[in-house]
Amino acid sequence: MKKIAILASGSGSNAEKIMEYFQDSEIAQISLIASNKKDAFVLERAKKFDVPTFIFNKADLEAGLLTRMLLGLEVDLVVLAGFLLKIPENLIRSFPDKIVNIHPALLPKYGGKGMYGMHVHQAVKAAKDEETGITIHLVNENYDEGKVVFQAGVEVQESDTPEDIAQKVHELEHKYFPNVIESLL
Ligand SMILES: Nc1nc2c(c(=O)[nH]1)N[C@@H](CN(C=O)c1ccc(C(=O)N[C@@H](CCC(=O)O)C(=O)O)cc1)CN2
Ligand SMILES: NCC(=O)N[C@@H]1O[C@H](COP(=O)([O-])[O-])[C@@H](O)[C@H]1O
Repeated sequence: MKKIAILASGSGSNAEKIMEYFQDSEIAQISLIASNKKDAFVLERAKKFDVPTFIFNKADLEAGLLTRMLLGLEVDLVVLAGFLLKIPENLIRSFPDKIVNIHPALLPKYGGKGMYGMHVHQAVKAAKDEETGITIHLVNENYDEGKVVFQAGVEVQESDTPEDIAQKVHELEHKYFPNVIESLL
C-alpha cells in the first residue's frame, strides 16, 4: 500500500477530492494532511476522513521537522494541494521526484512568487486570455519550474469574472488531480 501525504494551506477542496478518491483504494492511502495554518479548513476536511493531521510553521519546515516526520511515516509521495510556502532543499533532497504540485494556470504563464490562488485568475482576466487551465508538475527548488507531468485547458469567456475562472479551474483540478497522483505512484 503506497502512502501519500498532502500539504495544504487553505480550504482543501483538492485534498478532499484526493481523500475521496483513495478512500477505498487498495493501491494507496492518505497517511497525513499537514498544514502551516492552524485554522485551515483542510484540517476539518481531514477529520471527516479520519486522516491524521499535523500543523507546522515555516521555521519547522526549513529546519527539517516535516521532512523527518514524512520519512518516519515512510511516505511515498508528497502532494502539494494549495500549499503556499516554498518547499526547502531538505525536503526536496529527501523526496527526489516524489513531490508533486498543482498550479491553477497553464505554466509557464502565471507562475512564480506571488502567483497563487485568486492572484492567478485575476492576472488571466487582466490579460484577457481566452484560455487558462491547470498544470501538475514535480517540485524543484524554484516556484513552478519543475517537470510538467500534466496540463489541461479551459476556455475563458470575455464575461467571466476571476471568480468564474477560479470555478472552471477548480473543476479541472478536481477532475484530474487524483488520477494523475495515482499515475505517479
Ligand atoms: N520549492 C517549491 N516550493 C513550492 C512550489 C514549487 O514549485 N517549488 N510550488 C508552490 C505552490 N505555488 C504554485 O503552484 C506557489 C505557492 C505560493 C507562492 C507564493 O508566492 N507564496 C508567498 C507566500 C504566501 C503566504 O505565505 O501566504 C511567498 O513566497 O512570498 C508561489 C507559488 C508550493 N511550494
Ligand atoms: N500556486 C499555488 C496555488 O495557487 N494553488 C492553488 O490553490 C488552490 C487551492 O484550493 P483548495 O484549497 O480548495 O484545494 C487550487 O486552485 C490550487 O491550484
